[in-house]
Amino acid sequence: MTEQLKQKLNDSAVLRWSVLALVAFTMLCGYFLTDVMSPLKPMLEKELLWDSLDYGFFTSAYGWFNVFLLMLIFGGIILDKMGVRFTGMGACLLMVFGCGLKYYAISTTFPEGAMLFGFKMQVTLAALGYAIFGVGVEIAGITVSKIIVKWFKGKEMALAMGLEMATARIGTTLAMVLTVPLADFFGYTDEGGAFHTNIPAPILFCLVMLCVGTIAFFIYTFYDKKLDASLDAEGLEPEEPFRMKDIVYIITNKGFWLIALLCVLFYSAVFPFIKYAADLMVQKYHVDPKLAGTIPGLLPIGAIILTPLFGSLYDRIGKGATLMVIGSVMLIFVHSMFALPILNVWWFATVIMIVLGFAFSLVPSAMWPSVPKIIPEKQLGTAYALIFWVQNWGLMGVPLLIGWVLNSYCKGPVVDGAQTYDYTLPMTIFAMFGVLALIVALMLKAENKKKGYGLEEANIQK
Ligand SMILES: C[C@H](NC(=O)[C@@H](N)CCCCN)C(=O)O
Repeated sequence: MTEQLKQKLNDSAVLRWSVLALVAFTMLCGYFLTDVMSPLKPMLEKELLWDSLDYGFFTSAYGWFNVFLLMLIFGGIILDKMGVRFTGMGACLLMVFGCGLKYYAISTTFPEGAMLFGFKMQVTLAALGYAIFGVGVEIAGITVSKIIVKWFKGKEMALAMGLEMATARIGTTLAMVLTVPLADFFGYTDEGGAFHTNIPAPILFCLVMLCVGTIAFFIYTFYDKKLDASLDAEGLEPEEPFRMKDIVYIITNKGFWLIALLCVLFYSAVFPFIKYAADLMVQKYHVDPKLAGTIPGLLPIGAIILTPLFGSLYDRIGKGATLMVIGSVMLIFVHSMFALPILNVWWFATVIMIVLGFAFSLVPSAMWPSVPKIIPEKQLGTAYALIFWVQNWGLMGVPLLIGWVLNSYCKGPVVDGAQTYDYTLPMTIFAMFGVLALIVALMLKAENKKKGYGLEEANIQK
């Protein structure tokens, strides 16, 4: 072994933060595509003649293969067995392929009345592409979580996870803020003088970004190889082998289930909400559709600043379970404010969205770094995969539920050729998820006290 390999590679701060930048950038590209369609909902209805149910069906596709074909669980097992390099590259390629299919569907004009599986051909194909992409981005997510534990355990782990999430949220912000301007910029005016937005343009942009993200991950794999070599040189096994019976250990752990439940309930009230937030701004707060993504865009912007801050707080002071309780209380407050028929003005929506940004930072910055305190490292890939799997039921089911509720119970009059909706019922549903999340967060705090997981303790080992 060469002299310089004698020190573990992750002891170098420059190197560990640099590799974090590489994999976080890959996630940024994935999150961009995840939410790129959200600000386009009114345009999809106007230009491509989708309705809220089509949109809900398409959005729910994200979780289809993850949930029903257990792709996430297989992904976690593959991750623990084959390692981060193989799994991460596979996930990136799935994201690129899924995005390509979605682009093809949205940019193609299918014959009128063409149907597939009972839905419009275009909607179904776009949904299939999104479902494949969903497998890729979720497996990339668990891979990156494991990479962070590998490089940062015993160091600034929560801060690193917070920064990774913050970077990924830049992708969500770009989706909210850039999508409509991009679609408008490449739009055209027809012979009748009517202007049409170019809906495929932002998706093509995402496809290019995803290719760059894949290259970033490919570069990371070289550093990962070097880290393994340096762990070897230290006489440490790079990653302990995974056995199938480890799954039993995970699923019989009450703390694990409480985290998984909190995850599905909390995120069901956030990610699916983002899919409808731009439309909510138009329908309830009368924001110009061209600017509708701007206010929801504040949500990830807030999280970009706050998630690393709270992560660093958790690293130094602890109080992880308490942070999750506070975040859940804020979630209930926010969605209740959106549901109540008060102050239907843009500035109020803005203030409430900023409060949601706090909640959206508090819970993730404490929840994800808490998993390694409950589950041993060699089972982490599978544990994160199982948590994501439970979460995907919500990411899949809730957008569909909201789309169906809007279509069935919330339709108002058609104004200027556009369907209007009353969002009181959907927002009440989101608030109820917050109430359930709070109950589970309190149970987790109690379980932590009983079992001594150390969720209230600092992560940095002195
Ligand atoms: C880290 C965490 N990631 C997830 O929850 C993913 N399963 C979902 C990714 C959805 C992307 N809009 C997070 O982003 O907080």
